Amino acid sequence: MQTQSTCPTCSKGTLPSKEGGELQRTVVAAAGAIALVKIFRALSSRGIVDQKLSRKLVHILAGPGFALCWPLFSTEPNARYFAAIVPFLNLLRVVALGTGVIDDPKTVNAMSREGDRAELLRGPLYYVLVLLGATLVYWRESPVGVAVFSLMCGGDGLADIVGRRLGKTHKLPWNASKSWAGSGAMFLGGSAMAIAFVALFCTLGYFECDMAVMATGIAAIAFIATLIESLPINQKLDDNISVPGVVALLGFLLRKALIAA
Ligand SMILES: Nc1ccn([C@@H]2O[C@H](COP(=O)(O)OP(=O)(O)OP(=O)(O)O)[C@@H](O)[C@H]2O)c(=O)n1
Ligand SMILES: C/C(=C\CO)CCC[C@H](C)CCC[C@H](C)CCCC(C)C
Repeated sequence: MQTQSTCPTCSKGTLPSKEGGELQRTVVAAAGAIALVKIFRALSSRGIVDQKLSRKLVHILAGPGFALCWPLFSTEPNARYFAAIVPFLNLLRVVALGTGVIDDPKTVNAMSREGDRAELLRGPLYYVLVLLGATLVYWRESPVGVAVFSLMCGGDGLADIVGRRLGKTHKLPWNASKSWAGSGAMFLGGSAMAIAFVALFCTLGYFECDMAVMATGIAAIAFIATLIESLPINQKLDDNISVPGVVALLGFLLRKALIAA
């Protein structure tokens, strides 16, 4: 897996940069974030979507939705910083909502298990910090960043939705609160999202990819991340920290082993 940019074609797949164009992309992505949360605020407040499901759907969709905006930004070296404004603004929003500076119970409900605003200062806060870090550290230059948000969003998010519905019987021997179904969904969902984004970014020329090598590396990382997520530790260490953290560590340790042949 080509984990560092020798990216001669990073110019492919991005809109030509023009004066002020970068900030316009930031506004588009920020507007998307506002729209996503507003949609689930409306659905959960009307009882159309269960609150726990609403939270998880926002969790699953926000990260990949943001990453799909990355090709909008130019090849300018500072493009990632304009993109990073979006998770940073959402960091401020989450803190304002979680501390009560902004009093908006319906939005809190859309992003929390039980409607407790203090909850936003844990999972959601860590979530936007991970997206901020992935944008600044990895950007479009390393598939490790793709794996980081994919396992957090597509993996951990799906584990909850599938596990709550299909994991009522066959629980994990080492963690009775989690199930084979949930962990299987985490592995498959996280791997699929990561491989899809890596294939997209390869097509756009961000990575030089041997997809067989890339897919093998992603599957190995997803398997270990799934094991970590299955451990009974999320009362002490939030999954939004442990999953992205182990993926980033594995991506760093495996960077040489996974460089495409
Ligand atoms: N590998 C997994 C993960 C989750 N679940 C199901 O999903 C529920 C919520 O999972 P958990 O990760 O504990 O969710 P939260 O901590 O609420 O969510 P988050 O990770 O966003 O903090 C669990 O009780 C379980 O029913 C599962 O069956 N198997
Ligand atoms: C409830 C959540 C996590 C708990 O595990 C997710 C919180 C989501 C954030 C509040 C909103 C994040 C928005 C993204 C940074 C940008 C999304 C833009 C895109 C166009 C949808």
